[in-house]
Amino acid sequence: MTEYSCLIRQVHLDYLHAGASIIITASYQATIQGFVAKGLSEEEAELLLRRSVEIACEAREIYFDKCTEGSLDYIESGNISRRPVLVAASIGSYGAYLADGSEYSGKYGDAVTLKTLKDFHRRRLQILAKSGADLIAFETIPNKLEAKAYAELLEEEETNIPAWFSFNSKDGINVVSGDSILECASIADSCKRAVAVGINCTPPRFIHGLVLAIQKATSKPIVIYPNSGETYNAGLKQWTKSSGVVVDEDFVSYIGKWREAGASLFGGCCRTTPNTIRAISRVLSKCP
Ligand code: MET
Ligand SMILES: [Zn+2]
Repeated sequence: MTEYSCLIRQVHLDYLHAGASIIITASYQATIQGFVAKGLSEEEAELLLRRSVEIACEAREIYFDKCTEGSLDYIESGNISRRPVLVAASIGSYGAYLADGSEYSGKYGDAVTLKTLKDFHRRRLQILAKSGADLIAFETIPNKLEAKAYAELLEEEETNIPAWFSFNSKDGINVVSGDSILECASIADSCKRAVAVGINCTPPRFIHGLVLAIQKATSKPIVIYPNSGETYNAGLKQWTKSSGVVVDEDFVSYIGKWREAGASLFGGCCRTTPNTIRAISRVLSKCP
């Protein structure tokens, strides 16, 4: 366990050194139901969720300490200006727990209702909201029903930290289930605890149109963190190359366009690396 903590902390640190201002905890696919199915007790499962946030906070501390030591400002003046770093606690969709790739189809079947989704997500949200994280990242939301479940839970639980709602799409028009991005973004827009709305784990070529659509539904900040453009094969449990794959440099050429379209928070999802973030932060540091 300790060994894994070290590895995860190092990954967070790599992203911080690359210029990240928000780090997302390794809890996307970590669920109480999943851990219990593996033989852990509920207490152990809850501890692991809290630990995912602790690890990210530790990385932030280490990073700040290092910056302080090495900073010329600090040596000269004794105080330092450093960029703020936020820890976002990740909540993956019900499909991520099923681990059958259904976060990329959004088809949960008729048996899965609003109540099923709220019951499924409630306890993890309660724990992560009180874990010391700065915000909740609802990621890879594949359909309207799950967005509604999150919005209702945030209200019912009076969640004390804000959240972002991030959807995914495979056609640049709708979210993956076929639900309208406008309707999905409107759900997040009417949720007073939502501080940003956007898209993640979606090929870069689809992002521009989606940002324009989201803007019609909300004036909240738009968050964008696409994947590399590869496709996830749920049967093989592997990412496979497809025609739309982009390298870090291409990725970066998109940033200006997405920014012009109205997005203000940028990052990378599956199959991107700290190098992607390094390239993005270089572009952004040159922007007025
Ligand atoms: N933050 C999550 C992760 O990096 C998002 C996954 S999208 C399938 O695992
Ligand atoms: Zn992803």
